[in-house]
Amino acid sequence: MKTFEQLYEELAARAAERPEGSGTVAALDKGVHAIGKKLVEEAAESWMAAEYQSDDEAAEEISQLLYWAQVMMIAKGLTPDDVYRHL
Ligand SMILES: N=c1c2ncn([C@@H]3O[C@H](COP(=O)(O)OP(=O)(O)OP(=O)(O)O)[C@@H](O)[C@H]3O)c2ncn1[C@@H]1O[C@H](COP(=O)(O)O)[C@@H](O)[C@H]1O
Repeated sequence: MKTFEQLYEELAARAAERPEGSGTVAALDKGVHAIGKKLVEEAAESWMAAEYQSDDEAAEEISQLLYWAQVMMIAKGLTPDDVYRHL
């Protein structure tokens, strides 16, 4: 289990170190357009799970949505503080 900040640190390290086999590195290499499609896909899956699946399945889809939001943040060079300023 990890927090939003811990996941962000992990993904930022992946982007910097580019380890072999990292899905995050592959996603970053595809760029903002492809990352945006995954973000929208996970948003839709979160909505569908919330309406029609279990609470645990909805939580899992939402975790994937947060992951893709963080991949987009890293692709754009945005930190959690850049986002928190708007909350
Ligand atoms: N938390 C996540 C995470 N959530 C979602 N995803 C990705 O988002 C996809 C969403 O799954 P779906 O079931 O919706 O889609 P799918 O059809 O199975 O996947 P695709 O074929 O569309 O890629 C997953 O296949 C992963 O590619 C994640 N990928 C990685 N992480 C964590 O990110 C960290 C870094 O991962 P790597 O960069 O791969 O080392 C690790 O701690 C991972 O646990």
